[in-house]
Amino acid sequence: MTLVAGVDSSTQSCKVLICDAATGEVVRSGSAPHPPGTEVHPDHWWDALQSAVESAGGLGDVAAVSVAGQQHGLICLDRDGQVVRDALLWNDTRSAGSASTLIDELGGAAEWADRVGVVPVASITATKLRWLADNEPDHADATAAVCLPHDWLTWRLRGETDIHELTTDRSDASGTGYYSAASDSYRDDVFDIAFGGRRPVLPRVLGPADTAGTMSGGIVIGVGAGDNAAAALGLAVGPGDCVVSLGTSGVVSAVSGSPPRDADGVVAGFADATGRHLPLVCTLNGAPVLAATARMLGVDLDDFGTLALSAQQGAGGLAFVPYLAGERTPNLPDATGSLVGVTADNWTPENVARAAVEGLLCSLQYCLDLVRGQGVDLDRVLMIGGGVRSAAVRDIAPELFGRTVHIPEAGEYVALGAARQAAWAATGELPDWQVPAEERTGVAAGPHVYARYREAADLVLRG
Ligand SMILES: Nc1ncnc2c1ncn2[C@@H]1O[C@H](COP(=O)(O)OP(=O)(O)O)[C@@H](O)[C@H]1O
Ligand SMILES: O=C(CO)[C@@H](O)[C@H](O)COP(=O)(O)O
Repeated sequence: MTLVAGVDSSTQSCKVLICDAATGEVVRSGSAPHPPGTEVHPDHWWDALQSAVESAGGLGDVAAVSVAGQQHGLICLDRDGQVVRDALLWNDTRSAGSASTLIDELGGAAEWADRVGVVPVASITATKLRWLADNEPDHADATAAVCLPHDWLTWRLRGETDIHELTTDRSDASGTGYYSAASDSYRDDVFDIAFGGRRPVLPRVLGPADTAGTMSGGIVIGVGAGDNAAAALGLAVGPGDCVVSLGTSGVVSAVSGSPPRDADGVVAGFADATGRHLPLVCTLNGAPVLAATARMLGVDLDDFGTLALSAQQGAGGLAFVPYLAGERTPNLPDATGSLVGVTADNWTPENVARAAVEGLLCSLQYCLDLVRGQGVDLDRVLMIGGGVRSAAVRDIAPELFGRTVHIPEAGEYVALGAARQAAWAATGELPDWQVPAEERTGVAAGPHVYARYREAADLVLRG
């Protein structure tokens, strides 16, 4: 049996799957936590990768490995390949003002959407570069190369120290804000605005089936991918499929043959990991909303799910707007959460738990509508990510979305996608791996539940 490994270096942890290259069957797995926070030294990711690999039984018997990672995180390296400062993650909102500056300087959101398919918000790498240039010019001047989490981990696995040897793939490059997935090229004009004319080394963009090199023992290293593109690869999504991921973020994405054309840039024109496009909408508030509400109610996640499911649909009239970490969709980096409609009768732990689940799912419904607005067919909605471990999410999602929801059996689909890519790099053929999914249905919630949520969200929007 030929074995391949897939890595997901995600926001909260590093996960490793060792799979049979022919079938995708998971033979061994391991994981290790990442430190909390939105600013992290990349060495922590390297250490977690080592621990996760060790807990998965090592890579000694694998033919190939690929690394997928959280998108957008800014890693700056000096000319010796040393990290200049802690990486700024996708969920760090300090650069929100820089995003507005960049939009103005290029002539508006539509101009960004046209040139790179992405309009700056605090999450995007270009915005973080601008923040660095304006706020830490010494660090900006010391930056000789800029890369992303998966690029850096791949480079380290190869044992490289030369910044000219950095590589990336189209999916992660397309999340930087200075790479166009439509033209498959870096945009120097945009990069110059973002980084004040500085021109550090950018990773070479490799093709989906390329190898990035080898590591000790001759193990082939695949090109890697952004986490959402890797999830799409792991799920083998095709036309009509839409993936809802409930990790630290909430993400709705689909694979498409052509880039989206959203002049507002809310639906980002990212690339997938096969040479196609990945129209995507992302929120800052995913599964941690459930954990925060459970903590406030003084229960663990299982009891939280039980509480939510013991309340009636509609949470007795409560509407919960889950912008606990600010928000990206809609773009409200300084927003806070909001609970609307409280009365003496509905103010129960059960209703509050249910309102948190419904609010989170309504926020994802909003994203589903945005993706559908780009002409994406939603024939099959698949849900993945840590949040789907919640029984309440699995039960309430079909009710709130008003449709059947396909829930692949519990698994790490980003890491699985990376493993599938590794098999592609090792054999030259993309293997056909089956992913069984459970179909969940439910009694559709009345339109008033979503309408009430939208009214509450509009209150936050209007300030
Ligand atoms: N049973 C559960 N109920 C609710 N949330 C859960 C449950 N199990 C895990 N989670 C949440 O899933 C999240 C981790 O999911 P994951 O997809 O691994 O995130 P990421 O990829 O962003 O690191 C955590 O916020 C955790 O609280
Ligand atoms: O910013 C985005 C996508 O644009 C996020 O999807 C990050 O890639 C982090 O994902 P998770 O850790 O929530 O999976």
